[in-house]
Amino acid sequence: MSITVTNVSKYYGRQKALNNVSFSLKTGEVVGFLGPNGAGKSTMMRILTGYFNPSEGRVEVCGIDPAVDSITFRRKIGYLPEHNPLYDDMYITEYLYFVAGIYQLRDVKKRVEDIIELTGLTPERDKKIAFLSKGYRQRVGLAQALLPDPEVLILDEPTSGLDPNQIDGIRDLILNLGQSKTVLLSTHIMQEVKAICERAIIINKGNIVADEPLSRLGESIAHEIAIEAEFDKKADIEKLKAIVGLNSVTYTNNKYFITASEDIRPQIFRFAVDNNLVLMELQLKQQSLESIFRKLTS
Ligand SMILES: Nc1ncnc2c1ncn2[C@@H]1O[C@H](COP(=O)(O)OP(=O)(O)OP(=O)(O)O)[C@@H](O)[C@H]1O
Repeated sequence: MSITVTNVSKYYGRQKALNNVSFSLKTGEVVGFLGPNGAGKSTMMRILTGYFNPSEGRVEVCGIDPAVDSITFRRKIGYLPEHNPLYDDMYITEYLYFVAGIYQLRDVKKRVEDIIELTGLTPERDKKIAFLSKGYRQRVGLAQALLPDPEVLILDEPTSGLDPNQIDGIRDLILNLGQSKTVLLSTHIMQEVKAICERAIIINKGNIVADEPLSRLGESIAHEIAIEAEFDKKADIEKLKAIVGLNSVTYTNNKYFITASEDIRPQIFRFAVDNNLVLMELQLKQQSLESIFRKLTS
């Protein structure tokens, strides 16, 4: 496992920001960490980067406990914090050399050049950080996170406040990085999760409320299956309603929108045959990530 979080709780004074949180990420996974404002995402990420200690429980990154070997632990992790603090008065290369010095990297010149190219900073490389667009500032933040070649990347809202073109650029970069690194990424943007992640962990008020591959997310909360059917001509809706397991059916624009307690597509197929109807379309409808998120966190 690249990341293991076991029964972590975190208190700020009397406020409990995380409540007995457990999850793990396998090597190479790209996982979205979702939750409404104040849910505890940044707190969890700060614990995972060694910035905070948990009040209870423990974390490990690549098998290393920060309480035992904090330096090795930190070398395993690249962290892009939510507000991406940078030194505005430094030039990009100057800043990256500075960060490389902190990590005591060898062959610094080559490493900095490689990272500038990897993060797409080449066109702006000679500028002062203060004069960069937000998109390029995020690239500098990613570059500093990547310098020590960490195994795990923790990215806190990496595309927040960017314009659509810059968002695409940063997403492409993360997709590319996800091929060789384990990535935990927090975001409020559902599109982003769909575009980048294989799995989503949803947190609400300090509690994990879902942790599933995107393809299965929502199964645990969906007590109904939605099916869309279209026949070549109008069907007898009362006969359709008689199918065992069917809960409701509405008819709009020549299509039947059906909810059922189980997958009744075979019965609908049989219904079409028995009633001399040609089935033009029959498909399971997935709940949108947005509606799952709302149901779990409202
Ligand atoms: N240093 C702190 N001291 C006191 N309370 C804090 C501190 N940091 C966070 N909190 C509180 O802990 C709770 C969780 O905050 P956190 O920043 O982890 O949530 P979040 O999910 O990252 O929110 P957002 O999406 O708005 O960034 C909030 O109620 C917040 O006010």
